[in-house]
This record gives sequence, structure tokens and C-alpha cells, in this order.
Amino acid sequence: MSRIAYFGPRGTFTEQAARRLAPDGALTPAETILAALAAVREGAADAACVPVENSVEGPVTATLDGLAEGPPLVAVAEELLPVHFSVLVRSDLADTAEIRTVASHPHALAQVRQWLAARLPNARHVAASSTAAAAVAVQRGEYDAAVTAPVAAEHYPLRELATEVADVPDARTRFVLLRPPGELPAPTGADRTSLVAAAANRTGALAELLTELAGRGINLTRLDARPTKGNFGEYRFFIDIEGHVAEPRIGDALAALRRRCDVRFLGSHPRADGVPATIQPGAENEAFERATNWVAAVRAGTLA
Ligand SMILES: O=C(O)C(=O)Cc1ccccc1
Repeated sequence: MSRIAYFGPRGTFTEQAARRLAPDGALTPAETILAALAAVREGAADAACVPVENSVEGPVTATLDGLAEGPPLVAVAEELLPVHFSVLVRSDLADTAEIRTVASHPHALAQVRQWLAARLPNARHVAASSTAAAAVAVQRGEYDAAVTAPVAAEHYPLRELATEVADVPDARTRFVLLRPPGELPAPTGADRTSLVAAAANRTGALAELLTELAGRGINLTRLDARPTKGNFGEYRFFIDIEGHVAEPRIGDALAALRRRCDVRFLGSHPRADGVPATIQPGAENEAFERATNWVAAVRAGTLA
């Protein structure tokens, strides 16, 4: 049975995602995203499940930074979860006017800001390490309310003050299952490839990388910049593209990027939404294969 470390404690959205990504796995909560990644790097777990991006708040920076640094890990699968929240309080809370503090993961607080302003206008917002960690803190009496995943109510003896809370009704979070480099999932035609590129800090460097992709008719699904933390103003770029590294057009593009700068491969796997890759006319895998075969024939002298 696969040992899966997930961003916990019990009752996080990430636990829900991990259950779907590894239904037969033995799930163990890790206190932070970095601890989940470390469990795999140290061999204590076979895979880690962590959030990577949200449709409202954007990138989960702890995941991005954790993947850019340290021993390499690659995403082998992803899950897209609709995100709506429950607001949990202690069962002895008499009146919502008593709620002075509301805790949650910063991504969760950002997605219920309007609801909190309307319903709990006097509550101070406190960042917790995860939505479930906020529930634990409410249980301990540290805070008055927690914004959590719906499943948290099953794990912690708290009262649901509200459910289905979301400022943006169809918000989603994407989670990935990460393993040490090894065999890649087979291409399906609806795949995502993730990279981190250390573009040089000079005029046009990022544009050159993007031009390599655009010129091969490859569509981007995400572009995030994160500071390298070394020199102020120096960034690394997280690039997600449609397609799988096993495809000739994607392999050709990755080789072109690698010629230009350091590239870390973060995985090729099926997209959770099943959306097939958009491929420009003339940029099909067959076109790349035909061109490669033509060069081979020219070299071999079998073609004029
Ligand atoms: O804290 C959690 O429950 C997580 O899994 C991270 C998260 C937080 C907010 C929205 C989606 C995921």
C-alpha cells in the first residue's frame, strides 16, 4: 500500500484531494506543505499530496518554492476540488456577537472576505497553517471561529455556524500527487506539463522562453514568478503547458528551453478537467516527427 503524506492535520481540503488521488493509500497528515514534501524526500512516504493553485487566490507559494528547491519531485496526478467553506464554532457559543477572532488558512480567508465582512464584521482574521489547524485551535479555545473544509466538521467536535460559504461560487483548487522522479504516467492527449525555468535576469530573457513555446504552438495554462530569494529582483518562472513530455512537440520545446537556461521538470500527467491540448495547425506531433525523419533522411543521403 502506498504511503501518502498530505498537508494536514486531518480534515483539510488536501486530505479530501488525497483520498481521491490515492483511494487505497495509507494517508498520514503532515503539519506543513514542506513537511509533506520532506516526508517523500526522506523516504518516509511514497508520495505527497499538496495544493498547488487556486482559481481565486492563485498560486500556493509554499508548494512552488518547495518544488523549486531541494531534491526533485514530480507531479504524477492532479485533482481539482470545488472549494466552499464551513464556519465552525464551539458548541457552547451562545451568540455570534461573541465571535472576536476567526482563523483559517490565508487562502480560505481570502475566499470568504465578503461573507465575513457581512456576517462577522467585528471578528479579527487570524492566519492558521491550514483550515483544519484553525479548527483545532478553535477546539482548544484559542480562537472563536474557523473557516474550514466541509469534512472538518466530521473530525472535530465543533458546531457548523454556516456551510457552503464562498464569495466566488465556483472557486476551485488544484492539488497534485508528487513522487520522486521515476516512470511517468502515459500521455492521454489531455495532459499538463509543469516546469520551473531560471530565466536570466536580462532584457528579453522571459520573452525568449515564451517565444520558444509560442513558436511550437504550445498553450500555457499558468505562469507564476517567484523570487529566487538570493538576489533581490531575481525570479524563477513556473510554467505549466498543455501536453506531455513524451510528445515530440513538447520534448522539442523542453530541449529548446533547456538550451537557454536551467529548467527543472516538475511532471507530466493527465489534467483533472480532461481538457485536450490545443494544437496549432502545423504543430502536431506528426509534423514534428515528419520533420525529424526528413532531417534523418537528408543526413543519411536517402533523400535529395
Ligand atoms: O488548509 C486546507 O484545508 C488546505 O488544504 C489548503 C487550502 C486552503 C484553502 C483552500 C483550498 C486549500
